[in-house]
Amino acid sequence: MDSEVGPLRAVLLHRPGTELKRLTPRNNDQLLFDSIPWVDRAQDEHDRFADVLTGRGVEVMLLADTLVAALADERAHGAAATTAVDRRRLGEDLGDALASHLSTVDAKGLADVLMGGMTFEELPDAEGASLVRRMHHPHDFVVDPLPNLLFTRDSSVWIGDRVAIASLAMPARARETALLDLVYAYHPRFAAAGRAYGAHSAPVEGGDVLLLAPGVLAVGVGERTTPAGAESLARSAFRDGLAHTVLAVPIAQDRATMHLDTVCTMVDRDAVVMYPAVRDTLTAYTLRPADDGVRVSGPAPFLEAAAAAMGIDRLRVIDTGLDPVTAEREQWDDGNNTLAVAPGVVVAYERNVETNSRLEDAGIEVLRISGSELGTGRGGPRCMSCPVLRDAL
Ligand SMILES: NC(=O)NCCC[C@H](N)C(=O)O
Repeated sequence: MDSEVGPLRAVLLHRPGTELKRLTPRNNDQLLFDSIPWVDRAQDEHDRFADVLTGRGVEVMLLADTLVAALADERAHGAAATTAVDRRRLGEDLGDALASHLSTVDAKGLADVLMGGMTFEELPDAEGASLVRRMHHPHDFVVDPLPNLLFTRDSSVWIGDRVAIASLAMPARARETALLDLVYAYHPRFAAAGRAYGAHSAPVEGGDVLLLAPGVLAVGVGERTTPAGAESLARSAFRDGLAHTVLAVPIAQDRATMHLDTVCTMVDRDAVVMYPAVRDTLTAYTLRPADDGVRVSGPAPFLEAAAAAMGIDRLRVIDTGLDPVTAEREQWDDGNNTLAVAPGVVVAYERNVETNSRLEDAGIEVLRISGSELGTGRGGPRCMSCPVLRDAL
């Protein structure tokens, strides 16, 4: 994978399931959702999203299927059960009881628990009458649900022929990494895939990583990806020959701009859709390989640094929205968060009417999907997709 826009061939999506049914007004903030989605409708919207991709010749792989296939391997099954047991919270007795219960569950059942979580009342009665169990409310979680699995973009990212497992910053998402790790280690489809970024722990989230052009990465640094994460990813990409330039792009540490792809995504080889409020202020540090590791220059205006790194005169910019208020509304509703299926062809939420018509005025084909329920987690088509294979640009 050497770009954001090369013809998309295969993508990893997650059809939302039980984990969304766990959201309540008491836990939605902590679980990083802005309201309580209507789950059946979210599934319908997601099915249409998958249909649009399939209709364009893209192979859609669903995370639940890949996880079940990976868990068919005994080693994966054992490791998965271990990652689900939080002994710090459950204590030794209940931790042992949960581990022994999970070891008896089949691959499908284990995948359901790993993704959808498990409450105390769902843990079979025979398993542990510990103090912890007695004192917890039956609706408390023995295994936390992972509602943000929907955003497959963030948990892993392909650069060249390698996959980088992200190191997710928010506690509510940290365990997603373990599931993706198992999928890439044990699903036969990925047996030959090399790893990028390795076992680094400095936070890097896929929503912050943009493949601007072959050999050129932009990495947002803000609420999620840290400076150390960006530097570490750059070192790893240089060492593996996956990039010659990495742009580290500071973004505001706000929920509205949690990842770089909430303010800017590529829609063509030389064009981005971008939130106008950051257009003139976004900057970038340029990182290049050096004998002693990494050489840093800048900061310089992002659009100039990007064009220079990409070897083009300038990057075309299509603005979100119309006036500042519409732009702010449509940025919040993921107007910038488009998924390219080919150069100049993107999937976008239909609700961002002004941004979509601007894209079309600029010659971009827009494949509209509804996302009123999917968007309650604050993510659009790019956030909800992890491209696994694209044709080279
Ligand atoms: N790339 C993205 O911007 N992903 C959206 C992630 C939304 C999720 N609720 C989160 O807060 O992490």
